[in-house]
Amino acid sequence: MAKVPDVTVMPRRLTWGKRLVRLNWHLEPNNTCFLLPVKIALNANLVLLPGDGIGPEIVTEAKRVLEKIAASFGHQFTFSSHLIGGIAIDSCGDPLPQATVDACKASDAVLLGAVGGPKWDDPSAKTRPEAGLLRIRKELGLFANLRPIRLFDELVDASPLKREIIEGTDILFFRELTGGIYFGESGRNGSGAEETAFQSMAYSVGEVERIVRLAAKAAQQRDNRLTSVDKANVLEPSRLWRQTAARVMAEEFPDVKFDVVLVDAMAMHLINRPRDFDVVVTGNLFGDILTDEASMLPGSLGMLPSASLGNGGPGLYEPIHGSAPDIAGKGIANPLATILAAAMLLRHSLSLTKEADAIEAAVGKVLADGLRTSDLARGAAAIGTKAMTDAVLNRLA
Ligand SMILES: NC(=O)C1=CN([C@@H]2O[C@H](COP(=O)(O)OP(=O)(O)OC[C@H]3O[C@@H](n4cnc5c(N)ncnc54)[C@H](O)[C@@H]3O)[C@@H](O)[C@H]2O)C=CC1
Ligand SMILES: CC(C)CC(=O)C(=O)O
Ligand SMILES: [Mg+2]
Repeated sequence: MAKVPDVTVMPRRLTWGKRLVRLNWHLEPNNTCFLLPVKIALNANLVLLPGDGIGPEIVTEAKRVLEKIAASFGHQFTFSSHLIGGIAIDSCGDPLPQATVDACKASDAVLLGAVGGPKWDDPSAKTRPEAGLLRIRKELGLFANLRPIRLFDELVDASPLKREIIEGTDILFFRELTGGIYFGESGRNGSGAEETAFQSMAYSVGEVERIVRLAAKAAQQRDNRLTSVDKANVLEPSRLWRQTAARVMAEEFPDVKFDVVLVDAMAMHLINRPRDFDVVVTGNLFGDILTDEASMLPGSLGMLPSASLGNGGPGLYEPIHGSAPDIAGKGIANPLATILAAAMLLRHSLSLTKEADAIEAAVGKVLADGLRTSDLARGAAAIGTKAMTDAVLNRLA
């Protein structure tokens, strides 16, 4: 028998799992009376990991948007902030304290700013802020990093690329996130001119299969096209990647149009013919680099959100950009990537589609009204981080 979530009846309220159902009395013409659900609300425990540089500035703004959504739609979101990255190294010598891991694991979803900065860049330091981010992805089993490259119509002219090349671009990247070279064995040997550093790249068949399956399923919901990107002409792990991807696609997704592209050529095609791609699946390193490149299609790194998902636990949501130390503390960072990441959190972790749509629509309206942070202004008048968020809040339905 299907498992039914616990249902607790309360006066005019009912909780069903994490959902809170508000009820109103309904009176029939024959005077029978019953309770009718009028609104489904949600209790969610959200962890914020502001991190370093502009991280705290943009997470503060995205939290304001989530608070407004909670108030408008009748949800209850509980927020708790935890340490990650450089600030965590300064506080306790560890870029990912155990308390942060525990809080993330107990949460419904995690919203992260960014980590890193020049203060922690010493190559001989024992640890780095970025190690904290890699570890939390691994701890939560977040093997799939979804990076949508969505072009807001209003921003087509903000891109350094020509309108006729980019108009209509809509790509969804699936970047493998817990394997590959970022997690390979590394070290140094020897000294002086003989000193050698190494970092190995490995992928297993299972790691490739699970990300390719997810990407193929996403393609079936979109334009039914999947491109796998690798460097199979040189790298052994890429040859295994290509072989596995081709087999999974032939055996399980014969209806999806599938092709493979070498990563160096893909870097060029993205700029030359971005409209030709629907869903792209690739490894950790290639996905990291190609999506920063792809951020120039919508015009700024400050516009691209991402969702990191695993097998059912809490998802982690973050902008794709880093901690932008060059603009940290100036109040000018673009908060929209993080606000759009909050929309992805609502959609993917809390199944709050209407709420996610409302945020994305409000961002579209702000851009349509000509408001731009300095990364998008291209010399025209720009507004700051807080003013941009105020504008989104004012346009939230
Ligand atoms: N997910 C994360 O936490 C990531 C962290 N990093 C770390 O961030 C630090 C800085 O790295 P960078 O190479 O400078 O990359 P970055 O992504 O922080 O910045 C690159 C350029 O884009 C601009 N930019 C980025 N986000 C912006 C925003 N929201 N609004 C306006 N402009 C924005 C920056 O000002 C800078 O000019 C490094 O320590 C790096 O390791 C880098 C990438 C991802
Ligand atoms: C560990 C991160 C700093 C790697 C990165 O640049 C990213 O995930 O976008
Ligand atoms: Mg990156």
